[in-house]
Amino acid sequence: MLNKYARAFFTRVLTPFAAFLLRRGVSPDAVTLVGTAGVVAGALVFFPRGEFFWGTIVITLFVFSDLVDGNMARQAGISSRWGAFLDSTLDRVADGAIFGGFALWYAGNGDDNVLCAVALFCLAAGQVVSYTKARGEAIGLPVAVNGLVERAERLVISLVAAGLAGLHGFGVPGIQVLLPIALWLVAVGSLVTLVQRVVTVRREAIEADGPAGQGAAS
Ligand SMILES: CCCCCCCC/C=C\CCCCCCCC(=O)OC[C@H](COP(=O)(O)OP(=O)(O)OC[C@H]1O[C@@H](n2ccc(N)nc2=O)[C@H](O)[C@@H]1O)OC(=O)CCCCCCC/C=C\CCCCCCCC
Ligand SMILES: O=P([O-])([O-])O[C@@H]1[C@@H](O)[C@H](O)[C@@H](O)[C@H](O)[C@@H]1O
Ligand SMILES: [Mg+2]
Ligand SMILES: [Mg+2]
Repeated sequence: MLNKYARAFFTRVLTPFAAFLLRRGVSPDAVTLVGTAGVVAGALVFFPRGEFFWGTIVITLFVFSDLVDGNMARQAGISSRWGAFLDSTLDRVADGAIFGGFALWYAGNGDDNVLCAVALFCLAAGQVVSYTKARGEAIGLPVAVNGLVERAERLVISLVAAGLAGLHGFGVPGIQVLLPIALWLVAVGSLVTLVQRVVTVRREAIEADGPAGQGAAS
């Protein structure tokens, strides 16, 4: 949904900054790499210690690099298969660090086995959701449904909640409950999205293979 409705807005807002970086000789790949490093550092330095406010601030500063790198590549006319591969692969690394950071907190001082499991489920489900699309496209299918909760939704829901939950450390009472709510939402949403994509790929595969393919499969 965000990919569909918010991308145009962020493209407009970030285009001048992307152009500035290009003029300074910065490459899209460098933005992809530095952005990922910043997200990973923010997530793994702050989240396992329960410092959700500062962790979210650092991650937010770097996570928009994922919109800037592609914008730069398109402006410069140098979009490439390598760039697409690097971008998607490092997205998986960043997502692993964010949800891994939450899991480490709940496995440690956050002391909640259920929420640790939910965070791990978000991590694994997010990776599998992305894989369904990558694998479906790799076998030549359109995978025409993105589903309910794409990466942008997973990040916005969990990071807004983490940032607000972090305000508990500044004396705001009760607000830390937002993070567990967000993790449950992302977990359920990712599961729904996974089912949506699997059903879509199955339908598209059967249509593409025809009766012969169905026979071969059985
Ligand atoms: C009170 C608190 C209120 C807070 C409100 C906050 C509201 C939320 C704020 C922001 C929402 C942002 C949503 C943005 C969604 C945009 C949708 C979108 O586009 O998603 C996908 C993208 C990028 O995808 P991708 O990488 O595939 O696209 P690219 O454009 O990069 O193109 C890829 C192609 O480019 C080529 N290429 C790329 C790289 C390269 N090196 N070479 C290349 O050639 C190649 O062809 C590729 O194929 O974006 C994302 O997924 C990122 C989502 C960002 C999510 C932001 C989360 C921040 C959220 C909240 C922070 C709030 C902090 C609150 C703190 C509160 C404290 C009190
Ligand atoms: O598939 P998903 O994780 O919901 O969403 C994402 C896509 O929208 C994006 O275009 C791609 O660059 C990411 O790596 C990721 O795959
Ligand atoms: Mg990107
Ligand atoms: Mg990306």
